[in-house]
Amino acid sequence: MPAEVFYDDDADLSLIQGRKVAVLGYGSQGHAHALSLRDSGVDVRIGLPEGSKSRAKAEEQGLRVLSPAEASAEADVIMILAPDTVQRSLYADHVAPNLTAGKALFFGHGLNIRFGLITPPADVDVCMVAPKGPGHLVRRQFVDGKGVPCLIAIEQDATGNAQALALAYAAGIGGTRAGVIKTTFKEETETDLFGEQAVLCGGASALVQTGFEVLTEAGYAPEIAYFECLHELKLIVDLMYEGGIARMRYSVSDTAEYGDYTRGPRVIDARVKEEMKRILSEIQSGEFARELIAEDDAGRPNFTKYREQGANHPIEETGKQLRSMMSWVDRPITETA
Ligand SMILES: NC(=O)C1=CN([C@@H]2O[C@H](COP(=O)(O)OP(=O)(O)OC[C@H]3O[C@@H](n4cnc5c(N)ncnc54)[C@H](OP(=O)(O)O)[C@@H]3O)[C@@H](O)[C@H]2O)C=CC1
Ligand SMILES: CC[C@](O)(C(C)=O)C(=O)O
Ligand SMILES: [Mg+2]
Ligand SMILES: [Mg+2]
Repeated sequence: MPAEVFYDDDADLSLIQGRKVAVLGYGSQGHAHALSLRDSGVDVRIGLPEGSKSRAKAEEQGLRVLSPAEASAEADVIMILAPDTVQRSLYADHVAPNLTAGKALFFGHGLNIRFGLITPPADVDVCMVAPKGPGHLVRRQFVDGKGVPCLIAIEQDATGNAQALALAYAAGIGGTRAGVIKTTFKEETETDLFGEQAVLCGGASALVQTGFEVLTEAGYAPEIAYFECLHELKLIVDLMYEGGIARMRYSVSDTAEYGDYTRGPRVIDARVKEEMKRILSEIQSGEFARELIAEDDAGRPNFTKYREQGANHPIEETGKQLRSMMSWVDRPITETA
């Protein structure tokens, strides 16, 4: 059954304009939501701990910054946009004591609700508004009068008004300009984790690094290997993004297209598909979430090691040198506010 999709005409912005919104966190998503809601006429305050690096940025951009507990007490819509691993303690220590009946608790990703790390009381609305793009793009599109498609989900509808409120929030960040798709916390969380682990982040990074290693270990120049396995990936993905895999295959040479059909399935073979299914099972059973939280509780010993190993992979040094020759590529993410 196709998903329900909502646009501007389905949303009543005044519902969120009439509420006090707290955005907890001011990173990639937090800054985009807060600034766009403010520009949509919503009464927004930011909740950040004392000593947070993000405090100065939010204040410079004209927003009122309070502690997470103060912001949660003032607001009747509380959007949690702190890192997923921080959310359960942020909720327990600062949000829960201020979450009175009739308020609404919002998320940008469903992990903490789906895996029972946060259990809100039954008398509050629990909603998700999750843009399908990084926060900086969400903000840039809003400023340009456009929007990034969003997902909405309702876990609890205590007031009978949760979906209308979530749609109003999505409208406030530009989502209904592009289209808002209805999902559930379960579907969003499980598919988001699977996508980032097996395909977008984990799968793609391992594919690129392994291709680079095969070429350099065979004696080819790292610069050439970098161009072939990483740099040109963007050009290929851009074609897929614009018109699907078919558009990409239409644009590349017949030689590349024939190699794609005959060699690709040898790389991503039945064994890889079985491994992807195991990864999905670990997500669905909660095994991945338990591992992530245990790793965080232990001070991230493995996470830190993996980060260092990734940063020291030879492809990074080669890339740094090559990108310095391409003035248009190596630029920092700029704030669009
Ligand atoms: N990044 C993305 O594009 C997407 C993210 N999401 C979801 O959005 C949520 C936020 O992710 P993202 O924007 O990437 O996060 P970031 O890591 O970019 O930003 C986190 C923000 O939370 C602040 N913070 C840290 N600890 C606390 C705390 N205890 N209380 C309040 N604020 C705190 C950080 O402040 P400081 O500067 O001090 O560290 C920072 O401002 C997550 O649930 C994520 O899954 C969903 C879709 C896409
Ligand atoms: C793909 C990574 C992501 O799921 C996202 C930007 O959508 C994330 O968790 O950052
Ligand atoms: Mg995602
Ligand atoms: Mg994600």
